Amino acid sequence: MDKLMIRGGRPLRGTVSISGAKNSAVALLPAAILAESEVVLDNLPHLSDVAVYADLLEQLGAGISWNGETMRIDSSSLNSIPMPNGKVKLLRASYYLMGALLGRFGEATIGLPGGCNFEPRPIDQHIKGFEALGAQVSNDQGSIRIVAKELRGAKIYLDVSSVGATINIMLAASRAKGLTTIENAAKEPEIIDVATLLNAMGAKIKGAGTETIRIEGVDGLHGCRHSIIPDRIQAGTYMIAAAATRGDVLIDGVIPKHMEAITAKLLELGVHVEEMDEAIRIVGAPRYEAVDVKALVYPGFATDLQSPMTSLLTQASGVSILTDYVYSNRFKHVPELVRMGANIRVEGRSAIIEGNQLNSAKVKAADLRAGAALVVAALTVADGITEITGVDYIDRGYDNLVEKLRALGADVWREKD
Ligand SMILES: CC(=O)N[C@H]1[C@@H](OP(=O)(O)OP(=O)(O)OC[C@H]2O[C@@H](n3ccc(=O)[nH]c3=O)[C@H](O)[C@@H]2O)O[C@H](CO)[C@@H](O)[C@@H]1O
Ligand SMILES: C=C(OP(=O)(O)O)C(=O)O
Repeated sequence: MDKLMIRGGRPLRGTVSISGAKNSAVALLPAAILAESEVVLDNLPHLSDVAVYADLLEQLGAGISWNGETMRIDSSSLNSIPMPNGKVKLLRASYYLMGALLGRFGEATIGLPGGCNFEPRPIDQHIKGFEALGAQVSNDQGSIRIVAKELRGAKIYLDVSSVGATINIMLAASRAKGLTTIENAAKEPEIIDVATLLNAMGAKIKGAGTETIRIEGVDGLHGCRHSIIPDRIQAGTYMIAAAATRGDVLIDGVIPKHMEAITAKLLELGVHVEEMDEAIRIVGAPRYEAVDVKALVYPGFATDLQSPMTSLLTQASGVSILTDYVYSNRFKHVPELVRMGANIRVEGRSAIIEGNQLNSAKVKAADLRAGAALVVAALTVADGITEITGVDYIDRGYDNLVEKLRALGADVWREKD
């Protein structure tokens, strides 16, 4: 397994191109199997999660061809074979196979999902949605079996506005009889991306991106071509890294509207942020003032940027309080940052961060964004080399990380652990 070696202390400078969104890609791939003819996805990121998903679809009988950023998915000979174990355990988004296979075949058997394991991540709202649509759901030794004679539209109120549950219900309800309404739906841009693909496949979905989504079921779905939205979390991470190293970076190929919460926080810290049509320029400042951050559902500050933001806040003068209202205990990066000399303590669902200079250390990424936090922190440290293990987590969400950072002037490389 590789480790990441970083000799920091260099301001990042130049342009970085943002890839397609991981959290869209891993929902669009299963959405594509609802079509009985070929779906072409453009702007697909080269990530381990995407490769795993492509394997899962092949196991189900889909024809996959992946060329550059384009994948063609032919699901004309697909079967709903049970997938209790194996690669479904490698990623969180394998739960979308439940909604997609239920919509296409009226049945699915899928093992409980894997993914980043920062705390228990229940799927009760997904199951509530499937049951409301008329499915019977049982749990057999960690495998969820879902069967429906006929899916019927229903009114579903989500107790928490879950991204995964909203998308999973949209997938199944696209093939239900009649109208499904999701209330308290999640509003993340990835949900709009999935609805856009499904509508291009012939679905009738209205209201995606608002808290009420209406899905009029249709008898069949067909192929189409769709380009994936830019990854707002990858973009936000480079914005944070540029600010933390007091660099000057053009983050290219983004939707600035998706970046409003992080943009506002960086401005509050004292970072210079310039918005263009499809790019954002970040120019760091010599001194930042502590700020408080609340991670919330979209359009609030993204929980997925909470960990890298913690690293940036170590570079601000004074005490910052970062509270995660989405996940109560997503702080696996904190003990590792403390090993790098950070002055952080966790109280309840908040991290209290007192700014100071960090030092190099041997640290371990315990999940994807915890890894991103360590990369940002390491880039600020001029003395010595920071060694980061657990790089396979980071590879789930950041394509060509070493190449992209090197192009910005960072001294970073991979070594065999
Ligand atoms: C593949 C993917 O897109 N992953 C993202 C998705 O995860 P994911 O879709 O799993 O996250 P959710 O939006 O579902 O979770 C939000 C909150 O709701 C709770 N919850 C969720 C479902 C449920 O049935 N019951 C329940 O209690 C969760 O524990 C969490 O506290 O959104 C998260 C929140 O923006 C992001 O951190 C993840 O990067
Ligand atoms: C938590 C994340 O991913 P997943 O839900 O796939 O584990 C993430 O992208 O930060």
